[in-house]
Amino acid sequence: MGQLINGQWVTSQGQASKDGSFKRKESSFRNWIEKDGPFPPEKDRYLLYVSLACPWASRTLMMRKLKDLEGIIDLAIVSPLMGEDGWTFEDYPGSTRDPLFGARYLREIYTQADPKYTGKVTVPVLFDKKKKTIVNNESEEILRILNTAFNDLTGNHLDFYPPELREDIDRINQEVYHHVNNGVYKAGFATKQEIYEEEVRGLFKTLDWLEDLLEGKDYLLGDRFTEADIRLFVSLVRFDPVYYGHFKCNLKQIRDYPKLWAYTKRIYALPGIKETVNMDHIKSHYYWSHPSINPTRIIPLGPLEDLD
Ligand SMILES: N[C@@H](CCC(=O)N[C@@H](CS)C(=O)NCC(=O)O)C(=O)O
Repeated sequence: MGQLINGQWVTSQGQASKDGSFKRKESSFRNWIEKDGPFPPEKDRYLLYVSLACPWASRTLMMRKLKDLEGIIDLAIVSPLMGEDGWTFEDYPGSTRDPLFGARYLREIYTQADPKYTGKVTVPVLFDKKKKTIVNNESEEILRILNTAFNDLTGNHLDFYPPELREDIDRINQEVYHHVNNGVYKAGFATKQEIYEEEVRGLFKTLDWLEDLLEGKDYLLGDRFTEADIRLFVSLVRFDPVYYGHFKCNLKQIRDYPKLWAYTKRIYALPGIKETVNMDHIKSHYYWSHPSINPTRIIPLGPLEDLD
């Protein structure tokens, strides 16, 4: 665990702040890809650095698939084993080397963009090969960029954040972000009993609400698959194998919720989605990379997942 301070790597222990709670930091690079802007949409110009373990990176991977961007935006995949040096490029099955600079550590991509960078070195990173800088490292925004910016190049005009549904999508995203996507981390990294309990209760209250919301619907907003589904799916698919055990979110599993479980499998079966889910990277990453909560780094065999 560590971060860059003025371009220098500094390691630290654990994830919680002094008060025992986990506080996610703001992302730093927040540019947009748009015609006539400094980062115009172009084929082979951008590269997406991801971890297949990371839910925030995985949502951008899903969007890249759904928007037919595989031939437009390259991919680099870090090793799932994140230790003292943060994310690295290693020979690990399903990972790649850094195709641009032959970097050993992801932090080199950040210092390439800003030699004096201060902050966390996170995935996903959307990188501009031409300007040799980071366009954006906030998955929420990368999702929106990929949803529209390359439409003219791909001819894919599917809109996962349609104007008429934005209000509803934003409302659901808010709940899902605070109590599910980030809620599991807040529970898992808590170092005070009462903080852990409050987060877990909030999480399961939200899962109960989502179970009800799916009554008579295929997706959160009805028949239409939207960004809200992408954002929920990445947490649901990691829930039983990781968050239930590793983050102690164990009042129930997703498979105990009939509608949420059917919904997870429905999305998993959509064309291309299965390829964005790598259970080995997911389990190895979490159980190996957080010695403050799993010091032995033993990766449990179960629970066995059958998403097909
Ligand atoms: N707000 C960021 C968060 C990304 C994030 O936290 N990624 C995690 C992996 S799941 C990471 O890279 N962590 C490295 C670290 O905290 O040092 C986003 O959504 O893009």
